[in-house]
Amino acid sequence: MANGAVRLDLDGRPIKPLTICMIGAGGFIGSHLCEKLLNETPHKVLALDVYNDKIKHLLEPDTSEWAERIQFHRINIKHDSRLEGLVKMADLTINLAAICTPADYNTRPLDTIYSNFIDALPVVKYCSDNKKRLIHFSTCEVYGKTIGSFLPKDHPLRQDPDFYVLKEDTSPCIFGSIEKQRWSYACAKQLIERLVYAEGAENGLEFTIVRPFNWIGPRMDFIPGIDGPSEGVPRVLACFSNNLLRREPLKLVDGGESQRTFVYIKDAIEAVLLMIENPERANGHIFNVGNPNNEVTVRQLAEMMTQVYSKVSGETAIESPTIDVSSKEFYGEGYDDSDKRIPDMTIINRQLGWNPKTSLWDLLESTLTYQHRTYAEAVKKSTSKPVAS
Ligand SMILES: NC(=O)c1ccc[n+]([C@@H]2O[C@H](COP(=O)([O-])OP(=O)(O)OC[C@H]3O[C@@H](n4cnc5c(N)ncnc54)[C@H](O)[C@@H]3O)[C@@H](O)[C@H]2O)c1
Ligand SMILES: O=c1ccn([C@@H]2O[C@H](COP(=O)(O)OP(=O)(O)O[C@H]3OC[C@](O)(CO)[C@H]3O)[C@@H](O)[C@H]2O)c(=O)[nH]1
Repeated sequence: MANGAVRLDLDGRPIKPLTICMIGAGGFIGSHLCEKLLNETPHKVLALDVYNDKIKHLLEPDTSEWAERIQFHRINIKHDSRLEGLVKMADLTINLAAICTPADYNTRPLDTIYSNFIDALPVVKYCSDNKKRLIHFSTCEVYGKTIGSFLPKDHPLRQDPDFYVLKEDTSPCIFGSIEKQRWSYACAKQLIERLVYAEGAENGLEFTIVRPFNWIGPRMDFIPGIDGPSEGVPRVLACFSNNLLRREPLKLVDGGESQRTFVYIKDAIEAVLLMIENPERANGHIFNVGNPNNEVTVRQLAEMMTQVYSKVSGETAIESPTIDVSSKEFYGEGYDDSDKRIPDMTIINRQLGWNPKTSLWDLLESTLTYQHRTYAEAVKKSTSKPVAS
């Protein structure tokens, strides 16, 4: 912690130091949350994951000021008897572990369903049985498609926020047919949300459910062939970063017409910290966490990233910066998409007073600066041909 001042919650009460069992701590969100907790709070982290590359910098012995406050446990929660003991040791469990890349939902639906529902079940049960608080990470995908998407393209009601703004307590969850296996993830996440909610209602589990709306920033996913499989398909930020680093056109799936709102990871982590430190305001709630002001189509995102990457890398953009591909070609059979995702912010605003701050331009500039600094050399080396002797 930067200074020894006592931290106060939103109601002016001192916050007591917590031990947090963070499952999936080695991933994108987990790495930022660990960093925040170690830098700014006195809390201790039991960090569970199968990988730790993204939190190595927090675990090295020379960061001794933190050594006492973070402990890494290499655990696969599918089959590890140490899990319940770690949940019991902590005041709070945060479950981030999941398969959460859309390319997997239709191609590995069984792994996706097991990861997002079956593997999360014991975590909920251990928290409930041992009277421990749980913050469970769900997704904005539980909303599926908007009501407006079923109206004709030029219908005036499509402009009415009631037909597209996504509200935790009133919006329906609208998925495609079973053959559209894209929805295996959303459906598994919805069922685990219902289970957590029911444990709260019937057995008194203290829970908070988080629905992230496209959080992006440094350390998200991987660059294929550099720190991930060459044939792997990460989420859009890493796909487009990879294309820019390799000077290839950015691939627009089905014309890049889908819309997303992107929020900067550092803004979103502030919201999670408020949930951690204000249980009385966060327990029993489901929170949308996103930035409704940062809405773009995927095509616009590609154009912005191309422009920002030119600025931060000093390289001019290629002649044809984007190319259209069909979803079947890109993701395979069974892909489908959410058309539009605007989070309603009423509940998080009322309970925690949280608002996102960073514009899409600013967050892309800091993120693409990181991508260029981290990967440009490695990509160059991997693509340069050996010189014939
Ligand atoms: N990033 C976003 O914008 C976003 C959006 C919606 C939902 N979410 C949810 O937030 C959570 C974290 O997402 P992320 O973006 O950090 O993803 P991520 O893939 O970077 O992190 C997930 C971590 O969980 C770990 N994990 C998976 N299965 C495990 C297992 N069986 N045992 C132990 N560890 C396991 C992985 O190794 C990985 O480090 C997920 O539940 C995801 O569904 C994220
Ligand atoms: O090269 C590409 C990659 C993707 N697209 C399109 O971009 C849209 C967003 O894709 P992505 O970020 O991969 O994922 P989604 O937003 O669809 O889903 C995620 O949202 C939250 C989460 O739960 C976890 O992060 C996950 O399910 C989409 O329309 C792609 O088709 C592209 O055009 N080109």
